[in-house]
Amino acid sequence: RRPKNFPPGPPTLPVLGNLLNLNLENPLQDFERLRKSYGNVYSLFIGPKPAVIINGLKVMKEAMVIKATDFAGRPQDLFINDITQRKGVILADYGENWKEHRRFALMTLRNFGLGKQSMEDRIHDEICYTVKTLEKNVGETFSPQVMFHNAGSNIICQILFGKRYEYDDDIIKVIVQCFTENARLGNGLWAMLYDSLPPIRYLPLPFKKAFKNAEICENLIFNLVEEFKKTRVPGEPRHFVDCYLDELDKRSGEDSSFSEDRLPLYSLDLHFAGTDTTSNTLLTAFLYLMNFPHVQERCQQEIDQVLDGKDRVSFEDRHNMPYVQAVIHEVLRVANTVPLSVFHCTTKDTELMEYTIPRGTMIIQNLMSVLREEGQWKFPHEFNPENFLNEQGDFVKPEAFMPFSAGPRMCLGEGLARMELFLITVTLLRKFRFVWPEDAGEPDFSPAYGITLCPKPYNMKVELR
Ligand code: HEM
Repeated sequence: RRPKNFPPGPPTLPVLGNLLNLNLENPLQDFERLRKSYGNVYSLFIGPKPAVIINGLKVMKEAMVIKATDFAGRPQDLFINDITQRKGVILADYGENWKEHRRFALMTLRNFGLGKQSMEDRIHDEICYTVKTLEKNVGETFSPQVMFHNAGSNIICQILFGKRYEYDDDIIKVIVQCFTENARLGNGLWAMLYDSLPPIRYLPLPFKKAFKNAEICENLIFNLVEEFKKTRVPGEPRHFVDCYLDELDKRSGEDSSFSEDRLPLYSLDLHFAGTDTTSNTLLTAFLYLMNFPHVQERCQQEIDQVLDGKDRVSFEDRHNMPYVQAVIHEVLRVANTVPLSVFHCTTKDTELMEYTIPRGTMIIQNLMSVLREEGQWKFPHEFNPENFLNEQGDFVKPEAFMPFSAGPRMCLGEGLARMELFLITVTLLRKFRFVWPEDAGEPDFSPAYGITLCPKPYNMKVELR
């Protein structure tokens, strides 16, 4: 039963709730369909658990920004909490523990160069390897599937572990493989069944693979941390892990949320958040750039003009490249890389629009409903960089652009992600032309569903410009 003054929704069945109203392989279209029937705030029962789905800019602002702290919690009883053992930052519940770990991550990102030249240098160092991969494939048709993940992973590795790894090193190869699998398993049919029907959790079903993957990654990072402990000089941190170990020294004897036991999963959390998102966004970018060749050419013209005589692009150049900026933002909009965020109502019963949301209710934030909201975009349902350009051709960012979410839980890696997307896209477009292979048939723009959305595997043909 829906509590009094709870948001409306479709009729429920015992035990299953509204599971039959959803395509558990990918419920995004159902969420959209239900929004049309029940409005921007509606409810569903995921098995026996009530959840409120929030949609559209107005509601999103009210929940995430105006009533920020009321909606900044995270449920702790989901499949993904069990996989990450409640030790990371992304899924940490609202409170001191999350605040301290978020603050620490932001500070460490800054100390290791975010917003400074050194971060650009690191990204450029990694781009050289992507360029080498592409050069080897000039004139060929090949799959870029792991290429962007390797690059994204190594960039975050430089912050976390102070170095880049060869692409066949387990820290890259095994971790990228496990992340890619867990991004699909962590949200979808098996995750939904795990969450809604607890008795099945003990059965040998496909979700067990996600636990195995997490264990493999945790062991790899655990061993790395052990190595760092042997070689570190306290007070002279080389990277994120050393910084955390210094912080532990500083807080020893205190009652603190920092603990060595958390470190491997906390690092993995940032590694995952920093790899799968940026890489899948880049995969989406090149899928569109190949299939909208006039957009690709216009970017290349602008890049050639602005970079004339310079040996490499810098992040500052974005201010002189309104069209490229518009294209990257349009990719972030249509890619909708992190489609659903899960929150729970933190401290008390709270009001949202005309409804009352009891404390502890699960809230699902549907970002696609904002990124494609009619009335907010010139072309909500098509790929069109004009969404970010005004009549004079200047870059403008509509308020409904929130692929990094909003409010206290918004992405803490946005700055890094933007820098990576810009530097990688511009460098590659300057040097290469990307062509949709003649035998590839019609492109499929509908993404594969998961914690992150990613394009279905595709091939690209690469030519030197
Ligand atoms: C295109 C790239 C990216 C996109 C679209 C993206 C999007 C998002 C979104 C929508 C959230 C909120 C999720 C939620 O509330 O459940 C989020 C959170 C987060 N992101 Fe990103 N992200 C990107 C890149 C990165 C990078 C490079 C990092 C690197 C450190 C990162 C680290 C995080 C972390 C740690 C959180 C959790 C923050 C918290 O709960 O306090 N993200 N991201």
